[in-house]
Amino acid sequence: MESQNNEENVASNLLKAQSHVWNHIFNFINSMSLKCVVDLGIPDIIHNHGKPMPISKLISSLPIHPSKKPCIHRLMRIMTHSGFFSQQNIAANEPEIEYMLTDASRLLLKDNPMSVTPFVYAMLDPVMMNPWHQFSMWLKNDDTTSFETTHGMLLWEYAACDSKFNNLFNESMANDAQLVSNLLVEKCKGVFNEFESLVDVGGGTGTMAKTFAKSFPQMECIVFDLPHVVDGLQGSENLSYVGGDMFKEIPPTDAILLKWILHDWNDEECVKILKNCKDAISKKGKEGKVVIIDMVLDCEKGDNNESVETKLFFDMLMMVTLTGKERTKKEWVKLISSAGFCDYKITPILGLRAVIEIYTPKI
Ligand SMILES: C[S@@+](CC[C@H](N)C(=O)[O-])C[C@H]1O[C@@H](n2cnc3c(N)ncnc32)[C@H](O)[C@@H]1O
Ligand SMILES: O=c1cc(-c2ccc(O)cc2)oc2c(O)c(O)ccc12
Repeated sequence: MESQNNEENVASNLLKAQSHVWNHIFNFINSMSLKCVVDLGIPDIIHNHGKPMPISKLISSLPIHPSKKPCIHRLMRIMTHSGFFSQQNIAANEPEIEYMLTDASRLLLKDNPMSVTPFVYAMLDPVMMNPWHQFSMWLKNDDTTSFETTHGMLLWEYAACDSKFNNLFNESMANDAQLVSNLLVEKCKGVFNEFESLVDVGGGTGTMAKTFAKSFPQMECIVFDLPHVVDGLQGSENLSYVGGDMFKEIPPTDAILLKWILHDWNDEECVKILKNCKDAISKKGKEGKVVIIDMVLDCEKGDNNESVETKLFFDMLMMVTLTGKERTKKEWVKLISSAGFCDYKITPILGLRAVIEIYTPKI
């Protein structure tokens, strides 16, 4: 009897393991189904309907071949399972289902200024996907990144040569910056209140800086990024764009913002950037501050399985596309002190990301 129970346990564990492996093999189906839903504009169609949308109505609104109509029910079923839609029966005795948006699919609406749709296209484009096929090859050669193994150049060089990719990437970043800048000004006004000037280093097309310029009219805000990102962009009264290279020199300022910059780079590169930040602040002759917005791997005691997985996904993304990584609190502290900053404060208030304030030594 005992040995039969043991055998059943072994078989059951084996089948569980098989299902676990299948789910990993098929993870790409989640991404590709998401892309299909976005390609077809399904979130916008349901949103524009203004109330729960019957599947028959959804199907008739889609630009699909009549023979493919039954497929939409199956596409919506998996996307509902993965949390992008919710469903209800039209009436108790009616089998027809109607669909509603969830918080996740509202982030896919094209007109939402915080839309993640550009990221869906950027991440699932062969430009970003192909380096994953070269991942193990890269581990065996001495190229800097798998992106370089695939494309023969670094991500930022590629963006400088391919304006379609550059625009998609910058638009994706701008939408994220929209979400973060509103939250940051709302939750941490005090972080920036006292400063007369701020440089957003690697600030992209200026979404964060625009919010800061509006919220802190006394502050001169500079967006500092590579020339191909900022060329031709128009500033305003207290906002300007400067093209340059943060590894060479950063414009003089009281405060510096580094949002989603340091996780792009390895420790040595980060120390160089942080030292250049310190030099830029010291030119003003006052005490200053660098505000980093990035993930901290072990920041939240309450991190659930999904948020840990998201942080690990970003860590892998940084390894495959760039030279960077996500860092633990201990790694952040080491980086900050290696660059000669005297004190720091970590506030985990932006979902998976934290605000890390670091202070220049007293002059
Ligand atoms: C991941 S994006 C972050 C953009 C923006 N901070 C945000 O979070 O929305 C990194 C930015 O760093 C910029 N960048 C890369 N290398 C740079 C360099 N050497 N000097 C200045 N900016 C650079 C890129 O062009 C890009 O805009
Ligand atoms: O290549 C990326 C992609 C992202 C990214 C993808 C999807 C999202 O919903 C959000 C962000 O973020 C990146 C990033 O922060 C970075 O510093 C470099 C590259 C990428």
